[in-house]
Amino acid sequence: MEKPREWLREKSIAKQVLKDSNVILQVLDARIPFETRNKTVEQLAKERNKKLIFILNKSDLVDKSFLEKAKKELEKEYPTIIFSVKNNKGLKELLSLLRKIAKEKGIIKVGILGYPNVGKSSLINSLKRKKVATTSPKPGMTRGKQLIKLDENIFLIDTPGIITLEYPEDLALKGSWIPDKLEYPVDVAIKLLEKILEKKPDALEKAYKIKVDNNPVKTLENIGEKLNYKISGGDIDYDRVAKKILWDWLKGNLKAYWI
Ligand SMILES: Nc1nc2c(ncn2[C@@H]2O[C@H](COP(=O)(O)OP(=O)(O)OP(=O)(O)O)[C@@H](O)[C@H]2O)c(=O)[nH]1
Repeated sequence: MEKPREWLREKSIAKQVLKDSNVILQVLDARIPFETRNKTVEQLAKERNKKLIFILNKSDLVDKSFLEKAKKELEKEYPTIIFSVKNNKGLKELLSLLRKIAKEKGIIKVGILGYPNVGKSSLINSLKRKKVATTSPKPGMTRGKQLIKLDENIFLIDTPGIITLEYPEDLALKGSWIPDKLEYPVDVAIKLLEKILEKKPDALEKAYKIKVDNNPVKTLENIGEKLNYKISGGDIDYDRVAKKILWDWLKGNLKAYWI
């Protein structure tokens, strides 16, 4: 399968953000924190001596006990902040951590990286709303880049770095690829259902008011029946059901999560 040209562009933006920042906020989807980590980013940050912080965003979609467990695991490696742009959670904690780092490091430039749809732009916007200083950056710091001054010593790179160098099928499982653009949405939906059936089947019961079946294909059919997604002749419209499930995953309507 050929990788779209836009991926290469995104890759270069992510690289640029990585290069320009000395503090990196890696935004993770709190539902699947370990699957939305990117080891390459972490490796590069380490090699270049950059501070990395995990932002466990969309925490409103998961249980508190799960969040604590995930945070504990993640913090073995990097500082982790439980965040929700939607519920306005974590911002104060993040700003105070950034101030602490700035105290040690002097001026810091904060870059935001993460898979598509994890909430990078939303995070940038909420940081911008909190900014305590004017937008004009210090001379010599801009060089044409968009930097937002958040505090005396804290600058935010206004463009997020998007991690896309994976196949659409894998990205869709992370809620990071438009389901309508998948070649075989049914295969991907079945894979996702397999995972949810293993980890948190009641999320399917809640979202679709169905009885779950251990068999993912049967579960997909049950969802199709419930939604009445049929083709002429009365058969299940597998493609349509698969896309609906993947959209619900992407939008956070399916509240399954796992480590
Ligand atoms: N439930 C929930 N949804 C959120 C949260 N933060 C962002 N979202 C939603 O997630 C979707 C993606 O948010 P964006 O900020 O556009 O994500 P992004 O990472 O910049 O996405 P790309 O531009 O595709 O790379 C939007 O529908 C947001 O409303 C959150 O804390 N909780």
